[in-house]
Amino acid sequence: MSAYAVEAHDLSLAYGRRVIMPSSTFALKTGSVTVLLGRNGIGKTTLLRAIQGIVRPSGGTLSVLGTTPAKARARIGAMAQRRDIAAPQLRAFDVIAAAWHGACFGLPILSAQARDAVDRAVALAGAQSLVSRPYGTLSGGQRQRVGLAQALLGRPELLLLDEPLAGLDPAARRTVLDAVLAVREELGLTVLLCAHEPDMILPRCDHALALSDEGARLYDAGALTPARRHALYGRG
Ligand SMILES: Nc1ncnc2c1ncn2[C@@H]1O[C@H](COP(=O)(O)OP(=O)(O)OP(=O)(O)O)[C@@H](O)[C@H]1O
Repeated sequence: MSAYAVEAHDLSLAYGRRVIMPSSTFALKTGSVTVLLGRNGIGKTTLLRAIQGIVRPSGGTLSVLGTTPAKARARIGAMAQRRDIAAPQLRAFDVIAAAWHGACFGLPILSAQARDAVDRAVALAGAQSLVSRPYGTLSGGQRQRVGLAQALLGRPELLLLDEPLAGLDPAARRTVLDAVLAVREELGLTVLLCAHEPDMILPRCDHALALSDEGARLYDAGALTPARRHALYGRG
């Protein structure tokens, strides 16, 4: 196993000619939890997409789980920012299970092996009490748990969570964060999650990867004081 789950050397990201992230070098240790910070539109989601091999680097190199992002993809669990779905009448179990085949709403008849995998992911995410409910009736925090279960299908080695705490009240944020950290503990996986309100997360994670106009820079979580955060992206 590589010592680093993600290694970026002089990595730059762009959409066409528009530079999103200028040349940046950083590495995320295997098994660490890192919060990805930066103002709206700075490129957090773009970086998460690059790590999944969806956006190709415009320069430099990006190694994920010791290989290329595209080859690592099956070993990555990702939770996207939006949690609305086209068929809210589906049971939460079916929403999770649909991801097993990578199909959105194909609703395959599950093999025993797939059913076991879904049950394991649901237990890891602490979503057992939610699975028989229609997805559309779940609260924001409950949807995040379903999303987490979906991201945990197939036992990923790297978990990428885009704004998992957005729109949740403090109690729900704590519950979702507790679930993520419990999973990290149990599976020993590496976690990168982005957040706009890092106060609750920073004390509980190892590093902060701060994106600014100068690029990405990794800090020890404790070193990213409110004053430094303010200087970086205008937030305490
Ligand atoms: N497919 C795309 N093509 C062109 N530009 C894009 C594309 N996706 C995003 N962008 C632009 O790239 C920039 C970075 O977007 P990104 O979604 O990565 O930012 P973010 O930091 O995740 O933002 P937020 O905090 O608002 O979620 C934005 O200016 C956005 O408009």
